[in-house]
Amino acid sequence: MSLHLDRLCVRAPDGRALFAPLSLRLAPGAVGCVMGPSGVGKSTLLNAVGGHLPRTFRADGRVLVDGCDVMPLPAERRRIGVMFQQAVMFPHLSVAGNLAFGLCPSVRGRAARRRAVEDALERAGLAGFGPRDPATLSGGQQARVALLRTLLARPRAVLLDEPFSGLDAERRQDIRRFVFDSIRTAGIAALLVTHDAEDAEAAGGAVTRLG
Ligand SMILES: Nc1ncnc2c1ncn2[C@@H]1O[C@H](COP(=O)(O)OP(=O)(O)OP(=O)(O)O)[C@@H](O)[C@H]1O
Repeated sequence: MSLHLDRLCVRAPDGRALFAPLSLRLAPGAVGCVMGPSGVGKSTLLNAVGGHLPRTFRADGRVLVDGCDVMPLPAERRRIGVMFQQAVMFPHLSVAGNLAFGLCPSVRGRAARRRAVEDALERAGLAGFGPRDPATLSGGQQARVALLRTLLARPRAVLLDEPFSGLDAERRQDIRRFVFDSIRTAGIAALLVTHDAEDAEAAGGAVTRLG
């Protein structure tokens, strides 16, 4: 599925535009990057795409997913997944429970849902991790689980808000490859906010600079 931002612009509560109207096109499986100094509006841009802007902000322009403008839709109907720097997981659920929570409702039946979760863990090199408490996972393992949970919801596009910044250099490279390969395989477009030039190079898509 493609992602197309058409003259997207966000206004802060005081009415000032955070950045000039922004247009970009991402093909299915492509990862585009957004870079720029702190406070310029990178996370706010992702929030505008996902439909998570604070109510005091205003977004203008269009966000087209596979040619369909999702701007009039609330976040829950846009079906755009998000992965943040901090892998947020429910502490009262196992790793498998966390993944099952995000699983698309169209996967029906207990056995099918269990299989979908187990297959995803295996693809991520985490076979057998299902019963574990999420707090016992390393940062890299948590990042993998966070991406799996995002993808199991079968999103139509993915927003990545500095998802690699908490990882050390070696792990960062592995996780980055896993994330980008998974997105390519899923055939969805992704928008990555990063401060890291190596992330941008590895993403391989167009780089948009704000500010
Ligand atoms: N809820 C809010 N209410 C008012 N202003 C906000 C709110 N959230 C963010 N801002 C302001 O909007 C601007 C853009 O913030 P944003 O977090 O998008 O920047 P950023 O480029 O992602 O920064 P960083 O790289 O530091 O994460 C900043 O000036 C920030 O202070």
